[in-house]
Amino acid sequence: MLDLASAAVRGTVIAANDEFFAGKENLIEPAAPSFAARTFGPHGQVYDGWETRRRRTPGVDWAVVRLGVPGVVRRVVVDTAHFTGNFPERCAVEATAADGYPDVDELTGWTTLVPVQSLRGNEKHEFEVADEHRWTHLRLRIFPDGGVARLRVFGEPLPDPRELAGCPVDLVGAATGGHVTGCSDSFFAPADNLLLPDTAAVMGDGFETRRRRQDGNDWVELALGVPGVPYLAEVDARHFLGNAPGAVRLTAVGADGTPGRELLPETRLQPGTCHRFRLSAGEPVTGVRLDLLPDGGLARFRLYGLPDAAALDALALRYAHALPEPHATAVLGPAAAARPYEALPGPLRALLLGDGPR
Ligand SMILES: NC(=O)NC(NC(N)=O)C(=O)[O-]
Repeated sequence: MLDLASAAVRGTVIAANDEFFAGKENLIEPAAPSFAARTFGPHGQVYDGWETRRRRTPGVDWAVVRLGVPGVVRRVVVDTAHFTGNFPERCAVEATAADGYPDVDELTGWTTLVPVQSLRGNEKHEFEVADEHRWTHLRLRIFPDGGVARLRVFGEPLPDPRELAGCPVDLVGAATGGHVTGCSDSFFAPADNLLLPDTAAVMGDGFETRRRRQDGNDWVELALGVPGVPYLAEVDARHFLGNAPGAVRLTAVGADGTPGRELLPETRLQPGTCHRFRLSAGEPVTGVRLDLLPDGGLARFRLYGLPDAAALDALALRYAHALPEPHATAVLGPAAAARPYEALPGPLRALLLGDGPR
């Protein structure tokens, strides 16, 4: 499952009531939290996390995260790694949804995802969430104060259909719900990294297999977030100089892994280079297999194309059902009252998908 809050998918911490000892941005750092004893700055011991001062008045401390990828939250992890004499006694997690880029004081309609829970020091706390709504922001509340190393918000991306209709998009990008369904080997670095939105800073940010010592070749299978007709593949081998694949091949695959049409025949790569390949046209696809010939590593993989009209209808219906109040009424207007929808009524389709090309 994707960490919807991670800075790796462009999550941000938009506000916190206090961050005296350690900055709120650390909460969503993708790397595991670190600690070096007796490293003191002007505010005290340096911690890799978010840490508030000792509270001398009643109240609780809080931080608000804007999800990089809005979606349905399945599990929240509150990690107090390295906070021992200064972890919060308890925490709670709430969520809300809004369009655009609201300030923290414009966010309303907070709903509890994780009710108040006890915390221990230097420990990862996993909280399952049973809720089917689509959220855009989370609020971590800590009682009464203290430090939290990381907040992970694992869930399923649910893209806004208004951002996809009529636009060429990366059909396999993590933000549209693209994910890895199979992989021959990920010894050095996971294949999920291929689908992250920002460019890789170093080789370790990409995907890399071990040196292959037997016949055959390494491969990764990917499910598209939104089915569609891909027309351009970007195969980014930057940072992979002595270990780029010699060539790649791209094939459509069905949901059960059955191979479909060839999108890109075996094509030579240049080490350390970002390549863009025009693909053969045809029917919409739901998944692809990328063959690395014979092995190696890639920084990123993108598959640009137009979302399929029927898939967009299905997405818009799912999206409309998942909108929590008051966001639902803000997006859908009075039509929100007609839920549950069995199919996408005409006015809603126009609202969510517009009248433009699809
Ligand atoms: N030794 C500490 O960690 N002290 C304090 N925190 C920091 N960061 O120095 C505190 O009071 O929680």
